[in-house]
Amino acid sequence: MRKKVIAGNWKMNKLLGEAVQFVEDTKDKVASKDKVESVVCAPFPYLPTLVEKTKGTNLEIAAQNMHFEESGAFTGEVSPSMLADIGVTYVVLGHSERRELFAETDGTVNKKAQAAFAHNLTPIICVGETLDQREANETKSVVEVQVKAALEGLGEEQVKETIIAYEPIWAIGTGKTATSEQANEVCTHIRKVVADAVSAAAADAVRIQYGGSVKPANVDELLTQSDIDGALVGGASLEADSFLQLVEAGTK
Ligand SMILES: O=C(CO)COP(=O)(O)O
Repeated sequence: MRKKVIAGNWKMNKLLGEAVQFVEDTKDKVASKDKVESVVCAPFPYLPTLVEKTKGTNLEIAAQNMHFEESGAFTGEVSPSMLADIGVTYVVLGHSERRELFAETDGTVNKKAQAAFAHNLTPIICVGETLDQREANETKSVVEVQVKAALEGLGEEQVKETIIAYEPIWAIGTGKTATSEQANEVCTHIRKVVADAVSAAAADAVRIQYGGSVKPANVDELLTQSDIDGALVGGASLEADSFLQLVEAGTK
């Protein structure tokens, strides 16, 4: 059975004191790593402090983005080696907000995925369709293109370690969750895409999260679906209690 991954994506929220308070309130309460992976995706300035505070605990700290280059004239960017150097273990790549607002493309997501593995960072690669694309019945073809492009050139073992987050854009921050059947249907399709593009073994191992208005009230139903292996959660991950409930759901 695939171990569930519950990741809270704080996006551009919290000040340092609030971020520290959150990890103090959760780090000793999240279930053990052999039951569920618990991840907090925090803004860059807080990463060193949060990594330090969570050392030896079951709470992992992720970045929300990175550049694919090692170093150089890229003002304002953060490199994979910088993240690895301070002890970050996961990185979110290709979130729809980065694709929409910051010109992230399938090509840059792929370069970043390769760079993540070169630095032992586990990528959480986001894919998902817009409302227009869903209404035009293009959901499966859109995510198929995104998934294939993101994984291109990765080895089978790397794909097995990858986390894919299916986040329908129309369900992000809107309170509109995809029904668990709708979410699972796309996650099943993603697994088939991985099987065809890489191997059956890779498809069996890759973890696929759902994201988009996940909260304690709907997480159980989503996580019982056959192809949903976790959740990438925005709003409902900002409060410690709510995050802990989501993590708990991941242990079942
Ligand atoms: O974008 C998301 C997580 O990356 C989802 O955000 P919400 O849970 O706030 O809808």
